[in-house]
This record gives sequence, structure tokens and C-alpha cells, in this order.
Amino acid sequence: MDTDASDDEVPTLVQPDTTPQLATNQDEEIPDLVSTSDDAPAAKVPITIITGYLGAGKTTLLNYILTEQHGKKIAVILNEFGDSIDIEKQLTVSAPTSTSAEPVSFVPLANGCICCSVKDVGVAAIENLMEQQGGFDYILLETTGLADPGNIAPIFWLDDGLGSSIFLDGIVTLVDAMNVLKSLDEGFGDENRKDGSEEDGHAHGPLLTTAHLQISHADVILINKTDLVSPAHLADVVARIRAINGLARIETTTKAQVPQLEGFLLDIHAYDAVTDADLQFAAKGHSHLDASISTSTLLFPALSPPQIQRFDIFLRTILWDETLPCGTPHEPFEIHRLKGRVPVQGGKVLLLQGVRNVYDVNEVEVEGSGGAQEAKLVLIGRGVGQEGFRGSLVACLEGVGE
Ligand SMILES: Nc1nc2c(ncn2[C@@H]2O[C@H](COP(=O)(O)OP(=O)(O)OP(=O)(O)O)[C@@H](O)[C@H]2O)c(=O)[nH]1
Repeated sequence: MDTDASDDEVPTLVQPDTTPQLATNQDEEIPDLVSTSDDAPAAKVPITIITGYLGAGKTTLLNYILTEQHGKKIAVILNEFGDSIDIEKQLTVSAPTSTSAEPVSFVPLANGCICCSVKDVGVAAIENLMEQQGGFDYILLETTGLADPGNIAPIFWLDDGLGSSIFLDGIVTLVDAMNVLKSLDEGFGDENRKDGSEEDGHAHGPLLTTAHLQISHADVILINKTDLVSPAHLADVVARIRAINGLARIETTTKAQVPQLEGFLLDIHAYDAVTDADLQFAAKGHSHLDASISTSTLLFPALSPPQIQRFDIFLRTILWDETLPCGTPHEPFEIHRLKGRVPVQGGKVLLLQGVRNVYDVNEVEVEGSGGAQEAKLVLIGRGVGQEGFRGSLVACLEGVGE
């Protein structure tokens, strides 16, 4: 379906005070964000989502973090479905499980940290947990091995914008160096696998497995169990994962021992301002190393002020309608993650963040950015490498269809 985006109400792209604005495709009105520099943002507690396929090393990482000297009181929240029973056992705790309606038992861990197990990973449920216990400065939410982080991340990101006391810091995905290629190729036993079939029954692409989803949404990827593979195999794994996600920081680890916690795994602010460094790994163009999903980078000139609104129409059409606007034919696609830095003639820069169909445009003044600069938009998803994206963007920016 081609979309006549001009029929829809165009959301305000940026607010004059540069307060971030989150946009969704839901009908409810999103209240203006009220956070200003006077609102003591330090009071918000960061939450890091830890995800990874079965046996990749999530519990090993948790144990590593909890025993390191980080000076934080961490609340570990285990999503209790599926494999989390094993996790509880390995963490040598026996946290009783609960729904959000019942009191939750917290189990003390090392370094003054606590652990609990929940079914409901909604923001209100986690805020309630924090109120019960209080005094924590970090939350680690461990999902089950089969979770799609793309379903969880927007909940926390949106509610952060709506005045929540927690904010999404980042998504960390562990992969098993020995098995990940097999998981990506086969998706065997994978409940979340998608075969690209559409309602018309035609197959439109290769398998998109849980491993793909966990890698494509990640801000940090730990390729763990490196002791079990050869250097050549590890190089293949790194290349395949980089081709899927050209934005994430990738580290190879044994026993999930990362060289640094602060600023690498914790407190990474992956959903805040986008810097040039954030986009450095996303090479120009699109890699064919993985047929299911890839990272694609669009480079284009700085926008003129009238093009800002046209650019927003392009963004919301690709994210909300999963179509290419301005009359561009295309194959089916879906976007999991989006980041960009888009200079506007005159010195401002638009910083873009998106996860699934939620996106955020933040306009900032950048010193010395008055000259002509290249804009960079990075997309991670299925079908994002098709040539139509460039043509559609160019047509939209030229005002085709207005
Ligand atoms: N050889 C090797 N074994 C590891 C490494 N990291 C973790 N393991 C082992 O792999 C097994 C699975 O690790 P876990 O940390 O339980 O993995 P998980 O992702 O929590 O597993 P599930 O709960 O089943 O999803 C455990 O026996 C770990 O001791 C590593 O780097 N090398």
C-alpha cells in the first residue's frame, strides 16, 4: 500500500526547547515531555535489558557484574518464563515468583544487590517493585532466552518520556560463539521464528530467528564462549553479527568477562544523544552476509529548513506504515532499530533514535556545524538494503507528491 502521508496529521517534529519528543503510531495523545534541566534527571534509575539465546551466558554475565566492584546497588529482575528457573538456580537464590498484583520477595545478593522474579515486565510493575525496596541505583532486567527485546524496549523508552522513574539505558545481547551461526541459519526449535510469509501465503524472505531479533536490537553484543572456537570461526561470527547490526558495540568474551562495565555495559545511555562515534561502525551501504536482516546506511546532504517536515513524513511512513512513501515501489520490510544524525542548513542537527515503530527526533545546536555536512541515517531490519529507500528519501525531500 502506498501511503498518502499528507492526509495524516503531521506531528511536531521538534520542540523549540530541544526537549526530546517520542512519537508512536498509537492513537492516544502523547503528553508533552516536561523534563528540563531543573528536573533532576539523576533521580531516574537506569535499566539495562540483558538478552541472549539459551545457554549463551546471561547468568554468567549477571554473576560477573554482581561480584565486580562497581559501587552500585543493583536490582536484578528475572523474567520468570522459560529458562529463568535455571537462572534462579545458578544464581543460588530461590526467589518466589509473583505477578505484579502480589507482593514480590527480594533475595539478597552480593554487594547489597537484590534479586526478584516477575512475570510482568511492564514499567508500572517494576516501579512498584522499586518502591517496595527503594534505594537502588541500577536495574538489570534479564529476559528469557526466547524473548524478543524489540517488544520490551519500547515500553521502557516510551514511559521514560512520559515521566517514569526509570529509563532505558541499553540492551545487551549475549551470543554463544560456537552455536550462533547455526541458530541464525536454522532457527531450529525457535518459537519466534518468522519465515517471511505474508498473508497471501507467498514467502518474502529467509528466516528471521530469535537470534536475529536479539542481535538486531542490541546496543552491546557480547560474543561469549570464545574459548570454544577457533580464531577463524570467531572472525566469521564477528563478521556475520556486524553485518546484521552495524550500530552495536561488539566485544568477544570468555565467561562473559567484559573488560569494562561502566560506560561499556552499564550507563551507556544508548537512547540519548546520537554521536558520530555511535554511527562509526555502520559502513556505507549494506552487507549481504546475512540474507535475513542487515544494517543499511543512507547518506544525504544537510536538509534545508522546509525539508525537515518532509523528512519526518519519510520517517513515520517507513516506521509506522512499513511502506516507502512518495510513490516508491518496494519489497516488504521491517525496521528494528534506527539512528541518525541529520544536519540542517544553518547550524542545527537532528538526532534520531528509533526502535520498532517508536522514534524520537531531538534538535540540537552544534558548534561550528554551519557548513555543508553529510547526513547519516542508519537502519537495521529486514529488507532495509533495498535500493528503493534511497529513491524514496530523495523523492520525499524534493517534495514529490505535495
Ligand atoms: N566454555 C565456556 N563455558 C561458558 C562460558 N560462559 C558460560 N559458560 C557456561 O555455559 C553454560 C551456560 O551459561 P549460562 O550463563 O547459564 O547461560 P544462560 O544464557 O544464562 O543460559 P539459559 O539460562 O539456559 O538461557 C554454563 O555452564 C556456563 O558455565 C564461556 O565463555 N566458555
